[in-house]
Amino acid sequence: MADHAHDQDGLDRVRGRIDAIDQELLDLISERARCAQRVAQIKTETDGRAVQFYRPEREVAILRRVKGANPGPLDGEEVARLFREIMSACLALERPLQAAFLGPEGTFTQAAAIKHFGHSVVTRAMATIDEIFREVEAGSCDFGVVPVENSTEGVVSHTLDLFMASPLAITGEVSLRIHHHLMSAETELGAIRTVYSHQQSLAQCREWLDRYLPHAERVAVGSNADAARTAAKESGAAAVAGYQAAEIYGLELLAERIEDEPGNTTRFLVIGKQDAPPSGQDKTSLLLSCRNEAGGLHALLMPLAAHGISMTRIESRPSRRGIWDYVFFVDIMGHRDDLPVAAALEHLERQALLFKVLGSYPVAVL
Ligand SMILES: O=C(O)C(=O)C[C@]1(C(=O)O)C=C[C@@H](O)C=C1
Repeated sequence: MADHAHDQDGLDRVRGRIDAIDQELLDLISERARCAQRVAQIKTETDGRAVQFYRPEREVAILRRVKGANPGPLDGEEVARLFREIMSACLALERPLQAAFLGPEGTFTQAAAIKHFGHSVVTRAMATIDEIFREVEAGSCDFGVVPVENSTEGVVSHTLDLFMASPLAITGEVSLRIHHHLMSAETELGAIRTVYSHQQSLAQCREWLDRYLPHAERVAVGSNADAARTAAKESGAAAVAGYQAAEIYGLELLAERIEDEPGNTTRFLVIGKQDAPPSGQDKTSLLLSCRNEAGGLHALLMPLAAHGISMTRIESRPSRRGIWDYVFFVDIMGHRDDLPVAAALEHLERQALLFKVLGSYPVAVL
């Protein structure tokens, strides 16, 4: 009894300390928010109508600094996530950002948008990737988020094709760990007769489905969120989708993390009217094409090697325009304004049949 009272004393003291710290945090966060309001005022006075409230290079600088200065015990990623949300709220006070994503509500693309901009961003669901491009081009949304690699929702190649014709630039990248869950309005695995999901997600969970639901029919639909929406209305149905979809459509998680490969990641790009200023740690995406002859690609990429630029990705797409046989979607390290990159790009431009800089943007912090 005496021991218990002693513990209670200790607990009350620590909780008292936590309350005092929370008050200090609240005061500091409020002061920070007032600073953001002053920043907005200064920007409006100096830039007038061309004012850019969102500054990606500044945001990554802040996130990199707090991660570097983090004394622990919280993990660097956790600390960066907290600051991501504080900045998101501060920016919304200057002006709320609107980001178009591949809908419906609850897709991984929406989760990517929120991971990149924080929860204060206003996300707007679009039915197709084309619509995302159009909405941003028209200025109805500030940014768009589109899947590009190992996608579970969008057709990656379609995103690349749209870049060929679009004046939009890449202003950021987002990597998202993809976890698939089995969700349903049913409460028992035994009641499941149909499993809906995007075809890629079904493929990514094949071993699990073979083992635990060998007799359920698998039906491929347009997106994982569509699958969840359908499963919510149909008895005996389940969906394979992300956590957000279960929340939005009010489904029960019957099994979590059912993907065969743990560590499954999808990469998304943020598109806008202009790319980002240098942040010190950037990537640049290019569209290139060369003559379809022996050694053509080797010659095309020579300028990168010659200027010591490292390439992080190359993807080839058959050109549908008939002018080029193949186009290459290439990512390199560095910003187009960095001297060695600028020199390599000048060289590349002379060499390539098609040469388009899709944008330079900060390497993702989160
Ligand atoms: O520094 C700025 O330009 C701000 O607007 C402030 C702030 C922040 O909260 O730190 C908010 C939004 C910008 O995207 C970058 C940073």
